[in-house]
Amino acid sequence: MLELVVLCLGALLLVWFCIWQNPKRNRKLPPGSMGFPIIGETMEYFSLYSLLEISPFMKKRITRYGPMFRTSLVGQKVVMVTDPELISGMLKQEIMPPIQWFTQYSVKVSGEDQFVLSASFHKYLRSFFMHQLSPESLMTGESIREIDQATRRHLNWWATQGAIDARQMVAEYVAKKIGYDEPNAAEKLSENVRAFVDNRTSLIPLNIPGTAYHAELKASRNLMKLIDETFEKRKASKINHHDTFVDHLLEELKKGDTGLDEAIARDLVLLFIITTSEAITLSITLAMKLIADHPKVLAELMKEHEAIIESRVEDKELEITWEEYKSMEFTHMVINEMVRVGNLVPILPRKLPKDVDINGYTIPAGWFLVADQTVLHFDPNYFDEPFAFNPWRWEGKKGHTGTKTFIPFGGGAGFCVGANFGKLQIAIFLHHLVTKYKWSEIKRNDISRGPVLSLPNGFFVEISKRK
Ligand code: HEM
Repeated sequence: MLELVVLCLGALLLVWFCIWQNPKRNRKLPPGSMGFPIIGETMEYFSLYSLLEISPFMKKRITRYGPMFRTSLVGQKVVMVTDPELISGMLKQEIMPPIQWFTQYSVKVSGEDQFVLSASFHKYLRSFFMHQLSPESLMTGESIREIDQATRRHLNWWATQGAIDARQMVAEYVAKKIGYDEPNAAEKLSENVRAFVDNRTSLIPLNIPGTAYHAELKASRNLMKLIDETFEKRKASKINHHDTFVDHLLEELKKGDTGLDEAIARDLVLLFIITTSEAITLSITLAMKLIADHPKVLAELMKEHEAIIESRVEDKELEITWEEYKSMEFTHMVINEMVRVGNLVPILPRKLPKDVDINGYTIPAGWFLVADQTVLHFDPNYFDEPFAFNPWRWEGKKGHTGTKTFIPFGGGAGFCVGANFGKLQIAIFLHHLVTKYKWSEIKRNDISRGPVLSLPNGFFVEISKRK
């Protein structure tokens, strides 16, 4: 009898395994393997590898199945896409744009129904962001001055301490931009962003004290509370004109016919805090590492930035102007190269609302299409010696506009709305860093990927003022 039960269970498991491996048999799916039931190929996908390398997971599968293959990751059915034409076509579609991940995230926290972003509302939100962070508004607003001052102050402080905390400096830019002006605003903000980000990859959604998921939810609640306080304070303010992100959202809310409500407006501030803090902290850290490892790049950067200071007629210590920023040709080449090898947002995922036919295959509704930018950026067909950090490859080239093979800021309907703002912050930081300070690593700072960049042992540098 026992043998019969074991046999039946074994047969059931085998059937389950076969169904898992060959889902939706009535449709033609791309080649690939779904791994083990439920866990799929998650473990292999997230295993660490080095900064200047294509993930062994991707390499193996591209060799075996070609540029498009199926797999299963974190409980989701996925089709990975690595071909520039297919990626470009996919990014043009209005399917689950990146902004929606955040609005969904905070809805999950507050326990309400799922909020579904329509294409027209997505366009409206994008245009709001683009307007706030456009070159014109960065040029005429307080942004350049605020970023410049916060950078000087933090670099000065780090030089007396001998160590850096890039996240806190970026938190100061962010606090100023959103209008959060409590005492110790930057510390409070960076502490909660750190807790949110460090625990974000929690694979098991178990909300009990001590788990990563619990810590992530707690940090996001703290951030939401801080955002609520900022909204209330700005609403109660008697001064009519302000120039912060929250003030502009309050102005939009007064229009009443945009579809924006206060809950969504607060989600957008959370989105702004997390994306800016993470993208810029990572960029600055990576730039310091790459430049320190490439003395010729440092020398060229110093030449460019010292020339800017020399060209100032009166006060050499003036804040950077927009014209000076635009003139930083080599710096822009360094930033292009840093985002190419950095692949700071390595994958661009889209959940399919309906079946989609691609290249003779049918990808079912509910599956994810995931574009991998690392594979493009390290392809020798598009970049000579792709694993070399070589800013000069960008000489006379435009960078991310109009190309399907260089997509550090995404593309199409979900193209990064903070790209200009991000590049401005990195350039101002580099200006002050290379002209006034020297820095060196005090121990080996390993940067690894999995596939998101991480510094498993932190980033330790010694920094001091140049004589
Ligand atoms: C070097 C810095 C940055 C990099 C490399 C970067 C990269 C990206 C990428 C690749 C996407 C597309 C994601 C996808 O299609 O799934 C994206 C979207 C986005 N980024 Fe950035 N980003 C950076 C800085 C910023 C900053 C500073 C902000 C601040 C506002 C920001 C806000 C956004 C938003 C809101 C979206 C979603 C756009 C939409 O759904 O339409 N990013 N970013």
